[in-house]
Amino acid sequence: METTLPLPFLVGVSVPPGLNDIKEGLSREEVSCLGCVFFEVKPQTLEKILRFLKRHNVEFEPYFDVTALESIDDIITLLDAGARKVFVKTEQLADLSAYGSRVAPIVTGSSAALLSSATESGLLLSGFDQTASEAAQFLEEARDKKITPFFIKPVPGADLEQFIQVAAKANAIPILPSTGLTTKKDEAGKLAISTILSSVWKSDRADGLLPTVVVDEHDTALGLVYSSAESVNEALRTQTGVYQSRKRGLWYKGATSGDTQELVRISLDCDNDALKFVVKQTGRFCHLDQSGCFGQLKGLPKLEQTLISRKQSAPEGSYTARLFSDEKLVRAKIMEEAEELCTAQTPQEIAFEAADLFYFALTRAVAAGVTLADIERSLDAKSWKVKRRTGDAKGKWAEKEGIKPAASAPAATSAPVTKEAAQETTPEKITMRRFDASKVSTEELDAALKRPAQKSSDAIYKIIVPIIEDVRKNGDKAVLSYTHKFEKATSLTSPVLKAPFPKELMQLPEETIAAIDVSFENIRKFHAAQKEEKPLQVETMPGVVCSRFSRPIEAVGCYIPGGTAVLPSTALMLGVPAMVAGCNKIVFASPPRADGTITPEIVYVAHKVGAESIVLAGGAQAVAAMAYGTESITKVDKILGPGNQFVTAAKMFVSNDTNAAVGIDMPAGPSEVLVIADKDANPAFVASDLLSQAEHGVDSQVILIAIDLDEEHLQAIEDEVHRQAMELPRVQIVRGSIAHSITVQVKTVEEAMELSNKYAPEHLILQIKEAEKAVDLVMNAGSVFIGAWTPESVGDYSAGVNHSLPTYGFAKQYSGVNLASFVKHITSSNLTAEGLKNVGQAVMQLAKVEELEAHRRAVSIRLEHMSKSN
Ligand SMILES: NC(=O)c1ccc[n+]([C@@H]2O[C@H](COP(=O)([O-])OP(=O)(O)OC[C@H]3O[C@@H](n4cnc5c(N)ncnc54)[C@H](O)[C@@H]3O)[C@@H](O)[C@H]2O)c1
Ligand SMILES: N[C@H](CO)Cc1c[nH]c[nH+]1
Ligand SMILES: [Zn+2]
Repeated sequence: METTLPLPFLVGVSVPPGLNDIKEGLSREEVSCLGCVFFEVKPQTLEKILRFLKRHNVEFEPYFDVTALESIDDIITLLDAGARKVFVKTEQLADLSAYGSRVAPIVTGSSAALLSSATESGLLLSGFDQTASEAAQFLEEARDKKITPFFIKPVPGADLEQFIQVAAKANAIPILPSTGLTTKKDEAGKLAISTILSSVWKSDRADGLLPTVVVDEHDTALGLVYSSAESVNEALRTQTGVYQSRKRGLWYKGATSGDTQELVRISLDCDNDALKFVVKQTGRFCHLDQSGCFGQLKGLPKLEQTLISRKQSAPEGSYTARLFSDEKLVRAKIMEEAEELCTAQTPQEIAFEAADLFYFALTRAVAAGVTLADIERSLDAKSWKVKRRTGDAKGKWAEKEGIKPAASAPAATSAPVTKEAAQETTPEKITMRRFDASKVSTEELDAALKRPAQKSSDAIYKIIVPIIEDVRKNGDKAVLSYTHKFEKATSLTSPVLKAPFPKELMQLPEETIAAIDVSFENIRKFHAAQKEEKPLQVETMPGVVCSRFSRPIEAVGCYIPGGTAVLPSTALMLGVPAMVAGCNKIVFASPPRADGTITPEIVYVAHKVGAESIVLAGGAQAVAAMAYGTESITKVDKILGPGNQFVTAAKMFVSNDTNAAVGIDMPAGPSEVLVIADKDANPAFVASDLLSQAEHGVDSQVILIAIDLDEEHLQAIEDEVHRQAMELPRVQIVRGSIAHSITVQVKTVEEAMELSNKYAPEHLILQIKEAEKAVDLVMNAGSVFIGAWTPESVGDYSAGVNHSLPTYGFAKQYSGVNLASFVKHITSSNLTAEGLKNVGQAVMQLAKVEELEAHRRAVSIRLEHMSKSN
């Protein structure tokens, strides 16, 4: 749902909203009259902001910069609470794509980087923290590239007047700090709101006045008046109806008649040539005996007016007086009318009964001091919710009507409305497209099985290479600056936390400690068992002994993602095998939270595996710091771990730089799963496995291969997918990933395995009869989960196998992380004189063929020596 801004700018309020505590700049009431307000949300202020939204959502249309929030769930909660728009980091966009234009990317920094990222994503773009000249350049370049610019926000201290002009030229919306604005006439160093408005409005009158429509809170027109910059100033300052009389100058409405107005909101129309004042009118607006210049109120506003006046003056003992004082009577009337509405048949009957119901409902509201405007605002606020209630009728009402809670009742959607509307509109079913392998061409099937596209590596490289170069040259200082920028952890002064880690940084609930300990032990056992007992030794010829032995990689860097979700389980999957392998230095890296701290679960795991440090950084800067080392960050020999496109590209880049001398594990991208199910498979289990990977991110893909399933069984699985998905908090992400996920129908296990091997999934789940037997047919997969009792999530956390696995089909050539990932193998040869005699001729002959005489002589010289001494 898109909003039209009431005014062509947003007011930014920098204090956490109480909101009485807007101490500097405009007052809360003044901001409220302007309609929209912009806040920066920090993890520490999130709770407070949610409380604020509960109380003031009706007063303000809130816009939020949420780039400091790590959790996508927190952002969704803000949307659900009524945020009109959230400005997010570009990498958070994918996970929030289901919320359409209510989610907008912002980018800070240079125009070039900013614009290339917008060109890539094809999105609207907002440039934040720019000077007026930077904004002008950005908007101009955007126009050249045919990118629609959106919001622009000045750096603190920028010239606001200049900024507004720049924005107006390009139809961008400036976000102006409240501290730089005033509603007073001349306040030194501040810009009057009326000046901003009069600079954008266009009057076609000789006197420059602007036609102003005055409406009540239900948008009923009361009359037409005129405004000047001065009258708007006065109206905002006093929060009353003040206009410009064409004959008598400033006109304070009601000053003589007593029919005053409280100003609720001002707005400009779509082409900036008319103003609208929303007011609470005392008495009447018109000089004639009618509420407004266009006549009397009608419909519900009229009923409300009548009820309010009756409440004030109904004679004691009258029916109306009884209605206002007897709650039981009103309740009974509401029930009675509701029942009659339900049994009404014809449109006329329904209109008649609905009117009765509205009458008693409004009586109940007026009796409680609730206005029609309050009810309308509540309706509007509901329309901004994103998490839908099930719409089921409650307890006794459901029982009365014999309604069972719908198994597939809607639980969440991007466009929920009222409870009633929720019952009416069923959200689109979350379902995977079906393909019958015997009926589609191989090309068609291959196309459907294609993983969602990734950004081109060129575009990503353009972003990460300058970061890597900067870290290489400027070390700690550069790392810190990127952490300040990307993680908004501006208070952080050191980019690394060295062991021993303070106890207070790993305070965790007992049950979390117990869960980590169980998982740690299972992962340790499984990886310890991968240790080679003793070196491999083979006597290839008599006297020729070849060996191979392993040694731990001295220093390893374990990257633990922390952008959209914090994954302490990844810390276990990398840290434990590194510890078992005996790596001397284990360095963790993970993006810190905005307050500069690392999630305590990760610190606890770092402590358990004996990590020497935690690099408090993410992305390309963390990878570069570990690859090259800095003043305080240890250089490592190998970097392992999954991450987003920036992390993966940075790993590839440093591993190609011979100066870095650093290895990497593999490309591990968005999670995926392929489930093979036959007639034995429980539909609920199959659906749960598909959804467990679908919830990772909208880039995830899940595939079901159904072996000889009839329509009823397929339908049961599809119903389960929808039903379970609708209950998930991350349902919107699931919607995104399921959109590019498919079911393929085949006839036999062999066919299923052939398809699976071709796809090479990260996770393969076998929910088929005699699943173990099918393992022999697995040629390409990251990790296999066998039988009905083995959900994939056991592998993600606690079974013991590793969850850092190749995705994107790389399971054809890469293994997942395992003990061998943390060691290198060294071979040795050991020959006796007899051995050299046995193999020497072959060596000399091949050296001769390659014309490498020194090689040949290294053997012949020894053989001659032997024959001389015999
Ligand atoms: N295959 C596996 O084994 C596996 C396991 C766990 C997670 N994953 C995947 O890892 C990924 C984690 O990604 P994430 O984003 O949550 O965390 P992340 O830690 O990988 O990335 C966050 C970092 O990206 C950098 N960044 C963000 N925007 C940037 C920009 N515009 N320019 C330059 N750098 C920028 C920042 O430095 C930030 O710290 C997900 O795709 C998840 O599915 C895969
Ligand atoms: N399934 C992911 C790897 O593809 C790992 C993970 C971490 N937490 C939950 N799951
Ligand atoms: Zn997972």
